[in-house]
Amino acid sequence: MCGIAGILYADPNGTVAPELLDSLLYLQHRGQDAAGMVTCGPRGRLYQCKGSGMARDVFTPSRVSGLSGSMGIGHLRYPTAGSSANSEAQPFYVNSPYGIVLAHNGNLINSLDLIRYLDQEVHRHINTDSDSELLVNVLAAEMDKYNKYRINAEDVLNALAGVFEKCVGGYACAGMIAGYGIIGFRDPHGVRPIVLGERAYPDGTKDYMFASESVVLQALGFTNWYDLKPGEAVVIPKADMKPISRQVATPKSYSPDIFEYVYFARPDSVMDGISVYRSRLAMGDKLATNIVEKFGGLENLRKEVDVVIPVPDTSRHAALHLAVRTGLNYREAFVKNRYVGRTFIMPNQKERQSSVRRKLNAMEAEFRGRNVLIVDDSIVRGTTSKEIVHMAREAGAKRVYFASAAPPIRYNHIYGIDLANTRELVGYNKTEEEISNAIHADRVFYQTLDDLIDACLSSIDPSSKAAQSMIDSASNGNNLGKMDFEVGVFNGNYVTGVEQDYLDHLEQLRADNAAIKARSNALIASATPMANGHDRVSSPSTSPERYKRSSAAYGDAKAATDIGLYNQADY
Ligand SMILES: O=P(O)(O)OC[C@H]1O[C@H](OP(=O)(O)OP(=O)(O)O)[C@H](O)[C@@H]1O
Ligand SMILES: NC(=O)CC[C@H](N)C(=O)O
Ligand SMILES: [Mg+2]
Repeated sequence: MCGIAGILYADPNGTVAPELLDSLLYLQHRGQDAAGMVTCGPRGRLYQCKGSGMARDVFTPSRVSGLSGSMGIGHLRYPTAGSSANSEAQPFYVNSPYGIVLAHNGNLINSLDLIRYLDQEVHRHINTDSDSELLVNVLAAEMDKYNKYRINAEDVLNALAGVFEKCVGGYACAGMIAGYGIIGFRDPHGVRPIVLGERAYPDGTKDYMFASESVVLQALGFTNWYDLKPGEAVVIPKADMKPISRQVATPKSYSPDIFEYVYFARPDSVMDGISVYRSRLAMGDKLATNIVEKFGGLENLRKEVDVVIPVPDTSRHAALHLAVRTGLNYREAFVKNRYVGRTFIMPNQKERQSSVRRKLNAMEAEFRGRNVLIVDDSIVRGTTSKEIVHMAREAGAKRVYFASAAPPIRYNHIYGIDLANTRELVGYNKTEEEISNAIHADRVFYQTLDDLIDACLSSIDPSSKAAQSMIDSASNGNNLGKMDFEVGVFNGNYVTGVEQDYLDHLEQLRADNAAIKARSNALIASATPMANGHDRVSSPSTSPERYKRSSAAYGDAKAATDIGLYNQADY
């Protein structure tokens, strides 16, 4: 999962970088591995800063002050197809034709074909394993076809139609063409999210912004925002500031990724007309009904369970509603260290495991002698749940039940939420009882897929633009008339279908990356000096991971700033 943003100011003398940074801070939960921004200044000159780490580490004030220009795009990365190497931090830039920059959230599942096409047919050099580099090169190759000195909106939209024909998978992108303007587009199934909003001034001029989540637009004062439809592309030239929207591909379905509602998105975002917060409350409701049934009625449940405890952060809303519905006590008995990020999207297992303990601490008084029902939004590898169950028992819990607001995850995620290799999933090939044994719980309870879908559907705001366009589309009989959701992680049925070749390729890439990572960690550990009077592990400034991250962020970001070209066009 990644976060993307793109801003174009009405004022050509404005400086977009500080607000772009703000937008990335609002989206930080979508990717912690790398962050990047590219802005475009006078004469179409591009300025770039990107590197490994969180936005606040990569974008120091002095680096941001070097990013000139009134338009720009930004990205937060959580790697999927490639590795977490600095070279794969986004946005990606290609100088020919025109100077194109792209920030991509999602994953292309026909990357093997694209690599072949780019190499053999259009002779473009690909320098990383990132599918996003493929995407920007396909776009460049499509634009090249017009062989024009200067491009216009029509050409860009036609080129995007070509991209949609060639690229298969989930993608939501914000892009920029040097000196020309910004673009946004969304895959034909609408798997990945992207919204566009405007900010009007009294003189009638407007700023425009694309972002992964509505919370960014709302927080930064943009209004009239709407979710791009599946297959839609929007081009906003800076010369006339008039967005041109087109359905560049026939929508194939309306299938937002349901995992956005379960875990990824911020609760205060509204995606495709669905309030993420409301959907999580509804998940708690449905889960409550399901658990009451499994205990043979409310009375039995209340006799058997003393307290409902959420696993902070994401599950809190679902857990709270589950408690409200069942009348059970609700206790925030795990306290979260606010300085530790999301553990699931950390790049390696060792880091994830130690982070759970660092992040959550159990308050003994709330566990001792009690039967507890711990609620999480999802169980993926089982890293969190296993650790949490241990912690609950160490704190004196009698029985530990574990409930998940999502159904068992048994399949790969192939559209940009790199859950894990299938075999690493704790639910892979296991019954619920076996999963319960694997995480050492007394029993696990899972949401059903139908209930999860209902929870999301029942949270659609009928007055939202997404709901309105569904109503209009239903009467036209096209594919946007109803929402389906992408639910492949739960049942193995992916909206685009997927070739086994690609799944094998994905598993191989992950294995290679794990091996590279292990080797580089070993090298870094052996090269890290001991700090005076401090143990290496406990001293933050010399811990191997810290050393690697900070040096990588510094080196990459510093070297990369300012990729401008003097001969670039300014339209
Ligand atoms: O089974 P696992 O592989 O451990 O993954 C599942 C856990 O990971 C996520 O938490 P995370 O700490 O990433 O983020 P949060 O603070 O938003 O809950 C999710 O909310 C679950 O708690
Ligand atoms: N999580 C994402 O959306 C990642 C985007 C892209 N596939 C990458 O690996 O960089
Ligand atoms: Mg969690």
